[in-house]
Amino acid sequence: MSRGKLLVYLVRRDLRVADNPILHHLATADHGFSHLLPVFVLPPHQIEVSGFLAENEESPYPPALSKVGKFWRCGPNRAKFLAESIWDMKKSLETLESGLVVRVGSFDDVVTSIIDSLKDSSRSIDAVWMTEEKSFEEEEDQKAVSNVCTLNRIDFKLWADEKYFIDDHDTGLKHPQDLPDIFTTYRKTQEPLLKRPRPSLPCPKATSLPAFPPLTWAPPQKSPFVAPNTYDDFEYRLLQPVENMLAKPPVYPHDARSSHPFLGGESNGWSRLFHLVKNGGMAQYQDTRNGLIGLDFSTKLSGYLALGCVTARQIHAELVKLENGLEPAYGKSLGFGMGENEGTKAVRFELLWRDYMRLCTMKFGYRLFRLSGFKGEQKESANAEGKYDKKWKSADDKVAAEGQDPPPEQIKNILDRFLEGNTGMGLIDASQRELYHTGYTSNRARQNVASFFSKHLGIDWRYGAEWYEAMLIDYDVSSNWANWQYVSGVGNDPRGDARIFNPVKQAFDYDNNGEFVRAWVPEVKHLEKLENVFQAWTADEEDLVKFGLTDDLMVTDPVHKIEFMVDRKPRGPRRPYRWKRGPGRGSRRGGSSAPADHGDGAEEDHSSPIPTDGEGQYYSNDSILFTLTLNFIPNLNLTLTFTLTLILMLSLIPPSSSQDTLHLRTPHPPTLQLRPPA
Ligand SMILES: Cc1cc2nc3c(=O)[nH]c(=O)nc-3n(C[C@H](O)[C@H](O)[C@H](O)COP(=O)(O)OP(=O)(O)OC[C@H]3O[C@@H](n4cnc5c(N)ncnc54)[C@H](O)[C@@H]3O)c2cc1C
Repeated sequence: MSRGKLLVYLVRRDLRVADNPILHHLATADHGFSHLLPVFVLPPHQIEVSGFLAENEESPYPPALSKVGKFWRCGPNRAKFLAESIWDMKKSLETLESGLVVRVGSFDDVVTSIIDSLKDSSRSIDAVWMTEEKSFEEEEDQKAVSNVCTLNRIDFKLWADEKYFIDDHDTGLKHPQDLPDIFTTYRKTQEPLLKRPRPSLPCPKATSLPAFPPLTWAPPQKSPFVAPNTYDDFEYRLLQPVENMLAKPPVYPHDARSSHPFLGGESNGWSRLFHLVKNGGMAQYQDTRNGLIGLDFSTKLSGYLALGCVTARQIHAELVKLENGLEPAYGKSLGFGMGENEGTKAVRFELLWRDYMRLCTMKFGYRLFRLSGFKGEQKESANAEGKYDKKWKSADDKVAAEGQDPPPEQIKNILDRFLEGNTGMGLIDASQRELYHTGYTSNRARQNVASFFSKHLGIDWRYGAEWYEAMLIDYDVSSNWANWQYVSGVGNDPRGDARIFNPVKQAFDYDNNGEFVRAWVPEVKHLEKLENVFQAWTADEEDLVKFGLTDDLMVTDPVHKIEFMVDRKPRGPRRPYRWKRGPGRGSRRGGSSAPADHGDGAEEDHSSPIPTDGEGQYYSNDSILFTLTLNFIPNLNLTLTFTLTLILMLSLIPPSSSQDTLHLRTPHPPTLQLRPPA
């Protein structure tokens, strides 16, 4: 083989061939490389790699456990989605007559081993390229590769990350520090969003990439690890060490259905995107986005975005094709040729939230992971905590404050029950079990879980963020940690500690027939009253006996109780609970046309999280009964009760906004054979 020029492309969260700046450049520009070796590195600090050890070997790397909770950092759901995405890119590259190898080890170890393996045959690497990622660990990885390259006199190039909706070079921010601390302020500087994204790049044509090195060049996997040969082997080795995330995992309820049954990879990401545009999911998004159950209430594109299987600007480009009537395949779709609509606008708004979280990471660096969050003062060292007066409870007696109440061992018990989805708070438990089994839970549920954990339980929010890192298919360092900070009151929510979600009220609002909680917490399935489904301890003795719940921990020892009156006389003199119906953002039956501040649909909840008294209320599928109770002659203890019954027929509600209707219409996404734009 003649001495060609070899480029090693370290593929990171860029698991796609279309709109890939590196591949596009290699396919179209005069670069001088004769050979291209794409390598996906499984970094042992983020992904547990002991499954790849040869027999009787020991790993040179510590286990990939999280810092605070000691959870596996990449749990089985994401590991699987990742494996599928890697394999999908491998197949796409093979179609382009290239390929992809997977190697286990730290980035610098992998590059060193490739250099060493080539030395013997007087070949060498001429350049190493990778896409820049601006988060703390990823920057460390970049530095490590850069150092190895400098030592070996190899060109090293970091490519700009182009996975933003609005490219970070186009935002007008001169410096990351100029990013406003309030999202709305930033959003206003970027509107109208429709015009801002850059065009996406086409997929390279077959044979346009530099040749894949012949097998004889392929650098072997460095011992003590072995490289996977087949997909099944790969998936098995990746998942096997992390299969047991919990000592007492929740049982899978046999009739619960995943809201995220989608496989990873660029081609599946595109199937999903085409489906959403074709079937009206994008056009209806604003009305359905706060759903909890079903396939299409939200886009479920987050996993593909997180691994770079699909980019935000590609999504934008498909929306433009719908809005401007440019793609005949969308000819019969809702919103075709009618310009930007409330749904497509709201999707862009969320994609800007994603950008904003990424820009926050750039601005705040390691403060993303600190207990004191963005709000805590800046310190020189990554490990030093910023001053912040909030006291968090810890399960670790080495870090818990002296005299912590409850003590660390009790917090450990509460934490376990939170992870298992056994707190007794229906909405939280359903979401946690759904997350455990499927790797996904809706944005509405995530907000409630994070708020419950950090604000009702007051436990160090990083346990929650780490658990999400482990369990979410769509884990993204910026979106996860910045959202946890936001909801926990240490991040960029201007309302901070004052915004508390009441998970019982939220369940009444968003799970208004109890379908979600009943599906994932089958123990409470047969309880009739919704308030009992949402908090089993409120059920009557008779029901508890009837449904075998008398000894259930959710009843005997719920980790937190919220006294939420339903259709009963208020108990105390506190502010009455008021049902705010109408155009508030996040209303399941409509919502305002202009999205509010937080892209998570953070409808303003009660500043008082625990309405121990107030109006009773009763909901059913097609009617809402308001009962107003007024105590206005207290000394005579005379209560005058007005009962106003308002029947809202479902026929008055647009069918498009009913999750059930949507669910019935599209039980499964069709497998479209469309490919990314060529
Ligand atoms: C505590 C907490 C943790 C979260 N962790 C993650 C995470 O690790 N990865 C992740 O992608 N999202 C995270 N989110 C944001 C949001 O919940 C998910 O993006 C969304 O639920 C994914 O489902 P979807 O693709 O159907 O979203 P859609 O509602 O269809 O939204 C479209 C896209 O917009 C982006 N988006 C929407 N909401 C947000 C948001 N609040 N912040 C940033 N981007 C957003 C996502 O890329 C999403 O795919 C988190 C939110 C909370 C409250």
